[in-house]
Amino acid sequence: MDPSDQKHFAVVDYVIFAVLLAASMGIGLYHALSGGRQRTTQEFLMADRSMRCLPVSLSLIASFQSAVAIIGVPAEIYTHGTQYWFIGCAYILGLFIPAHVFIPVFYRLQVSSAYQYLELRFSKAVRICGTLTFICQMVIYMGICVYTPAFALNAVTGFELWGTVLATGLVCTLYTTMGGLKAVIWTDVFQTVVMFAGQLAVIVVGVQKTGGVSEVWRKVWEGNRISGLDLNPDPTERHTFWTLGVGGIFLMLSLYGVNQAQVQRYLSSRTERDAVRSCYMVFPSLQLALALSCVMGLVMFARYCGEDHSDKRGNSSMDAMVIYFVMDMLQDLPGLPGLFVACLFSAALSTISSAFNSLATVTMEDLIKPHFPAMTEARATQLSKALAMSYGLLCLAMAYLTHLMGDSVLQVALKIFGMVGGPVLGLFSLGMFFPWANSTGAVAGLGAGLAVAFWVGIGSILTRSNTGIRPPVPDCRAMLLSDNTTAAIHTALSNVTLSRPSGLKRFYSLSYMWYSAFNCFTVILIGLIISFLTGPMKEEDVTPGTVYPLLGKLLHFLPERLKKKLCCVTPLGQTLSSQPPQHKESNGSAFQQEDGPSQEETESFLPDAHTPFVERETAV
Ligand SMILES: O=C(O)CCCC[C@@H]1SC[C@@H]2NC(=O)N[C@@H]21
Ligand code: NA
Repeated sequence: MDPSDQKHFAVVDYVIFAVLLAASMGIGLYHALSGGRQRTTQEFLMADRSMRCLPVSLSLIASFQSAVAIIGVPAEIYTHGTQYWFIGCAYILGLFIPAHVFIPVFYRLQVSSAYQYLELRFSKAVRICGTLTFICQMVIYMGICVYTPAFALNAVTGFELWGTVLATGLVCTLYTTMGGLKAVIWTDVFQTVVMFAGQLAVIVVGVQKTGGVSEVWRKVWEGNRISGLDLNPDPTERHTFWTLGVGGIFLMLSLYGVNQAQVQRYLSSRTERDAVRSCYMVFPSLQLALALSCVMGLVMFARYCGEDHSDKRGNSSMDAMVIYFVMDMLQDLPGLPGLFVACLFSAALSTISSAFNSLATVTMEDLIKPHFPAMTEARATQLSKALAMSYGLLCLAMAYLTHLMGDSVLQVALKIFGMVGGPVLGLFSLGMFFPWANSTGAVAGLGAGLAVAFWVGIGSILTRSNTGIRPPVPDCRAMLLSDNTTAAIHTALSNVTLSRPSGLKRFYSLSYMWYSAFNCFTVILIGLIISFLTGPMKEEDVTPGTVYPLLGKLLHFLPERLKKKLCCVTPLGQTLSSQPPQHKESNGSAFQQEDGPSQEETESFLPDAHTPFVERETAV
């Protein structure tokens, strides 16, 4: 990067970035000094279960929409076209299933950590395995989220790299530690608005500077960046409708169905109905977030027509190219570069704070409290804060590790979710949909799933076999050549038949968008086999409320007798007593639930629920 090309910030830009950090700190301080002043874990980790739909839904988005998406998606669209946009199709089932399957199960068990479910359904050992897997996933993911914005900015603007990482990490650790889940949710709301505003600003200015909408559309269309519906069934094809629209469903389920960061938000809702509604409200906002980042990639393509700007962005990846584009657009509009930097760090902060808080929650609830039942609330809250702080420092260390990972941050993040989130989704699915599964099967299944996941994931990195062959990127000059020359170029390129990988190499070239589904099924398959080999569980052995009658619903046409034999008809009941179902040896912290769903609501989505729902006295 020659110095003349480096983009610089005006004072007002730094001021806007500072205002973002200060505002986030302010919200954290407010929640540290108001309400119950974060004196109990019920408030610090669960926001007193008092949250309403809107803040919860915006916080759900913010948790897994970080700078990785803000930078990585435009880079993806610029390089490979709009195929990635089809992941939006996965949001339909990817949110409907969590709303009607996972939320009811978690909410009625009144757990505060998703992994408490694993102890109620299986055993303490399974709960600990699930918790440790989640911790690994979120620590690595946090590293990527802290590193991405700082690295990209540094590559283009000389913005001080490690100073930014430190500032972001510390501010985030402070307001998360002081204000608990309430602060995290309300800063997420503020940061999500900043995130959308920043992206919108870049799009509006970018379109205007590239000659208006029609001009942008013409260049994008001629640059064949508008991908059609690619129905190629080949699972090694990196991005097709199937890998994104179907494989993406399992990715969404691993995040919005069973990931502690999201489950904690569902459980912080006032009622189950609020939790379900907040899940529904995620859909339009997530589609908007996806559209904004895809359109940003298209505008960037129209601006540079795919020309290779490696001279401008140095040897850094295409991700840094996005920052170059933004600075190129906003350079002469003081304040807007600062707004975009604020947008980038809002995306990062809202994800990291969710990760900190959920990590502190599971460490407390799943790893510490069960061994120290006599611990006082004050002590437990202090320890939770210390944990949030230590995870913050660990995250800075992970940021450095990201320095050594692959090129596209979006791809790295999606791979991590597939490799680690997929097996965890399989573990919960094994428990919820297969009553016969037992603890041995669950542990064996998770182990096998993780082993296969890392085998494929690391194999693909070592053999670089699924980075996706970059399509020919026609630059503007090619478009200006006479038609036959351009046609000749395309014919020559399309004739290049890529060597079809075979055997193990083909296994390694499985699209990373299939990792979540593939690993989920591996866990379920191995889990069931081991369960049947070691003596399957019977319906009556299973803790009530931990199995969802999926098979009963899918096989509803079967006669009742046969369904009973298949032991898959007991409906997901409302816990009749105000206490959650107590597992034999578990000492899950039981919280008083103010008011569960009313009778007609519950039956609305569980038509075959036979359990009489006791009309719950709304706690005064
Ligand atoms: O942005 C990130 O930090 C991670 C990349 C996106 C993660 C997945 S992709 C499908 C869903 N939509 C989002 O906005 N995030 C998740
Ligand atoms: Na975020």
